[in-house]
Amino acid sequence: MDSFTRKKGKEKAKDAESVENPFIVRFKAPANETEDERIRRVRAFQDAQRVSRQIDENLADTRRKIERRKRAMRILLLGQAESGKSAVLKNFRMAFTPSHFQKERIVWKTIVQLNLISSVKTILSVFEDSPDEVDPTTPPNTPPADEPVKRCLRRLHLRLSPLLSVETNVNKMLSVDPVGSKDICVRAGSGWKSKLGFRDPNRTSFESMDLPTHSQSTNQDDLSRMLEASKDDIIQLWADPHIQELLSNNEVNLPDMPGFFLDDVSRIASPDYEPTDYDIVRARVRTVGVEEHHLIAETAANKGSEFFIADVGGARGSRWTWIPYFDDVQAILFLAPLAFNQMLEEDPRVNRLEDTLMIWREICANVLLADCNIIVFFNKKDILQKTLEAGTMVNRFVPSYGDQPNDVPHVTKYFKDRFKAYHKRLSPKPRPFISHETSAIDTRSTIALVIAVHDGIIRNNLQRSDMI
Ligand SMILES: Nc1nc2c(ncn2[C@@H]2O[C@H](COP(=O)(O)OP(=O)(O)OP(=O)(O)O)[C@@H](O)[C@H]2O)c(=O)[nH]1
Ligand SMILES: [Mg+2]
Repeated sequence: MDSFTRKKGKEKAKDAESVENPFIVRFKAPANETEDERIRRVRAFQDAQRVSRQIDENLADTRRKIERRKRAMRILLLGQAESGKSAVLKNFRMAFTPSHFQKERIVWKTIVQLNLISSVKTILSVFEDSPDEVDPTTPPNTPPADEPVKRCLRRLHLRLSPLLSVETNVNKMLSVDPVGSKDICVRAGSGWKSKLGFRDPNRTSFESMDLPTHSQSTNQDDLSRMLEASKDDIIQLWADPHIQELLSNNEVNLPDMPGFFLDDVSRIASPDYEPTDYDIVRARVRTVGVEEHHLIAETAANKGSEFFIADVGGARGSRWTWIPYFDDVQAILFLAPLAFNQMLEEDPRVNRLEDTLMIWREICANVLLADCNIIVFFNKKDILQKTLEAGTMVNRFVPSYGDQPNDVPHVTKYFKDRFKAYHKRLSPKPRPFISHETSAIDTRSTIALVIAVHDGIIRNNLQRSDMI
């Protein structure tokens, strides 16, 4: 082809482009255009170009993010409420992004304080609900024998009321359900951490609208001051034998409940209190919706490697929010608490083990997850140990357990066998059953485990890509 023909061809293509491009057509100069009209047209053209460039940049940014996400490891934490998903996430963050985790310590101070006051409220409500014991042999109008104790506890209750009202204010500021649940409930992405004074360096300017207001900061200061002033009363309340007996009669076992800090009152109520890692991992905040965390490893062994971890709310009403995350997940960490004698908070007729098994069956059978690594964490092993040591019989709650020995190895094996059987029967394709026994509040062993699990997922994915 000679250069003339080539040139003609190029011009034709250019002409065709300008004829078909609606952008060019729209801003083409009309015949007899006045100077004013020309200025307006050129200005409109420049504006339209700016918008178009912005759209292109946004698209490129989205494409980059999608690529980045594809390269990163994508993990989903699943399990019923209180199974320990958020606690495992904290261990991941301690393991891979320790300095970022460190910056959040300020947030957990208020959460631990609120958890502590929540236990005080539980005690007071059990006390309020307890009927006066009347001995039928005593003459009428004789005060009950325990009246002085009760009077003393009532006085204590009164003295604690300013603390309780500050707690209500702070809880209202954070919680999406400040009265309906015993826990602090936060909605994913609601900026609750920034309301507690955490400034996330990765935040967008839009999100930074959630910085604590003056009254929010005052509430937090009030909480710390009130707690310090109420320290001795709380210690006295928790140590009171009458209260201990009352709790035991009502089968309220506070030390095994989430967010238990009553044994640490003097430390937590002191003015210079700063939460330890152990406090943070034991702190209870209920997740509502799905919180996705983007981690870029800071530690030498994995520096720069990225992963997205989605931490979901496990309560029954939240489970529908999990499904969109099934699409592109590489590994599921399934949290199964080793609890056989507890009921769901949202439905006290349903045993936790039965509920966990129901979720497990659905996850195993889900075709969207057929190629996904699933790793089970049989969690809360420490609580299982304490429950069995206290003499609670498994077969009282789980008849199929039969007369097997009532000890940790046999109970964990029973759990494992049931999970394994469903996994084998329901998985759409054969896949290995991988499980670990954990206590997510034991940060040393859990950090080591999550690092090993992370490495295992990478190895598994590499092997798979080799096979393809
Ligand atoms: N003793 C003990 N407590 C644990 C263990 N794992 C988690 N916890 C505590 O149990 C409570 C609930 O744990 P979370 O991690 O908040 O539970 P979750 O699965 O995220 O619950 P939702 O957000 O409601 O779905 C917290 O106070 C944890 O500190 C464990 O292995 N042993
Ligand atoms: Mg959670």
